[in-house]
Amino acid sequence: MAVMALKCPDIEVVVVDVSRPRIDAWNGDHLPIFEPGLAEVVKARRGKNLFFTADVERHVADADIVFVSVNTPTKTRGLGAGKAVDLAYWESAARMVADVSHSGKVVVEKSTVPVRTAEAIEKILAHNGHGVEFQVLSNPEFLAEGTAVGDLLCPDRVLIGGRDSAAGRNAVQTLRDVYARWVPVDRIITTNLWSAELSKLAANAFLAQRVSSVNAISALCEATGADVTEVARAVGKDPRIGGRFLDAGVGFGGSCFQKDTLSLVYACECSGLPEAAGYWRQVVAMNDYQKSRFVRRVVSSMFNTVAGKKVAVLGFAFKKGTGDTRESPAIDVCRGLLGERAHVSVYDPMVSEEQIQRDLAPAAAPAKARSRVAVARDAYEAARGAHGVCILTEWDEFRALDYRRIHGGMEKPAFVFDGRNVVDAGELREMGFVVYCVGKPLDEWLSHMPAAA
Ligand SMILES: NC(=O)c1ccc[n+]([C@@H]2O[C@H](COP(=O)([O-])OP(=O)(O)OC[C@H]3O[C@@H](n4cnc5c(N)ncnc54)[C@H](O)[C@@H]3O)[C@@H](O)[C@H]2O)c1
Ligand SMILES: O=c1ccn([C@@H]2O[C@H](COP(=O)(O)OP(=O)(O)O[C@H]3O[C@H](CO)[C@@H](O)[C@H](O)[C@H]3O)[C@@H](O)[C@H]2O)c(=O)[nH]1
Repeated sequence: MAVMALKCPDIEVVVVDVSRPRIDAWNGDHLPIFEPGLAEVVKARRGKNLFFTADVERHVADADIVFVSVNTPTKTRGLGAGKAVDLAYWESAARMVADVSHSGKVVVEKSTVPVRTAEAIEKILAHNGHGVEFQVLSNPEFLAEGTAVGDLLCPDRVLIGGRDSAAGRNAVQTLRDVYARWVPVDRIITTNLWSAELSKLAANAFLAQRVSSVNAISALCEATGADVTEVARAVGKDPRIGGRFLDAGVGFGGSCFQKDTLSLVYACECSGLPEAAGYWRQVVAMNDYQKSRFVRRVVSSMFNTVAGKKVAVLGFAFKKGTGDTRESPAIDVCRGLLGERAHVSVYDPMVSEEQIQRDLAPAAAPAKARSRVAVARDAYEAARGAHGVCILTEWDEFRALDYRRIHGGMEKPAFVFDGRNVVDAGELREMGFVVYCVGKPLDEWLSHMPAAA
């Protein structure tokens, strides 16, 4: 919305949220999320044509177009728990729009939703009792965190799905005209509603599948002496495959890939397509395997026990360029190590101590785990006195660390487990480290260690 305000100075954009602390932060000096370049865009338009307020109903009532971007998490209980999307926030937003509206509106699905959600939303809106006409559009968002501003300024495509009726086509045109102020029209794709909704889930499932595919190959590389970076490069040179999104690692994270792939699994199951559901389920299963395989590698390398040992964790965000830790593989890796009674010392340049402690505290015994989780101010402090270092986010600063200094302060033998392939393994081995890099030929030390089952 901030980018839209930047590109459309004649349009008034009002961001409303039921969370007052979030709105206060959007109006303050410290935005509630870290996203490169976003603060500049917000500051450029805030108070001019970009406003943030918790006065939800008033501004929804006044609007011509309402973008609904509420959270759509995976259900944790009830029917479809663990797969289906929880649409409670969406439904309550739709009911509120219906209740407060006295003028016709275009209601835009910006959240990622299951295919055919628009049909349910239309039904809720149609019963508003005020005789108001609504048009529902699907306009899924494809930005990635860490590069969001650039992705929005120059999107690969903008997708708009609407009804094939005069009013539907009119609504699509209205939204198309907004984007056409800065997006070349050949990148604005219009489809029917269900295609737009499903395309978003399919796009994320395809991307997640690429990561799981290269991670599956990484396991075979370690078993055979092949190097996953070389394999990915050779494979990606085929233009039918392409070289992007083939970085093997400790697994994908983030609030979207797992949620949206599981939502697709559930849609297949509900449509009586168990084979298609099983295919997509395996993308997530492979990701779980990659995370647990990493933990097993750490434990088996360090003489099959990390109990009482300090392990430094460099990087806690799910990718570089963000402070977001939702579904971060670092959480599962740390939990795995804590389960083996290790002491973990975490450093991430963008994640707060409070967030790390919250993510790692088991609901049952928060205080107990806390005593074995420390949060360091820098990588050197995290690694001091540690037996091993795990690199779990590809922050650039981890490429440029003084690893000789880190080695000097560690217990010996000193291990580096590079879950993002950021270090120069050869150099580190010369310094005396035992090094593991995902999908790379194994250090002699590691190849002689039986993998923990
Ligand atoms: N985060 C991303 O990079 C990204 C990218 C593409 C699509 N999406 C999709 O966008 C949606 C939102 O994702 P997010 O990461 O911003 O979630 P989020 O949880 O960070 O933000 C959702 C916000 O909606 C607010 N909210 C909930 N119910 C409300 C209501 N009835 N009225 C007003 N505000 C309400 C919450 O307070 C919260 O601030 C999801 O469907 C997600 O899949 C996210
Ligand atoms: O080659 C790769 C590429 C990514 N990842 C990991 O995959 C996860 C997701 O990365 P990315 O897709 O870059 O970030 P997101 O912000 O989750 O963006 C995805 O999810 C968004 C929310 O739906 C979509 O809008 C975006 O198009 C889609 O890329 C991260 O943990 C990455 O480390 C890899 O392990 N290897």
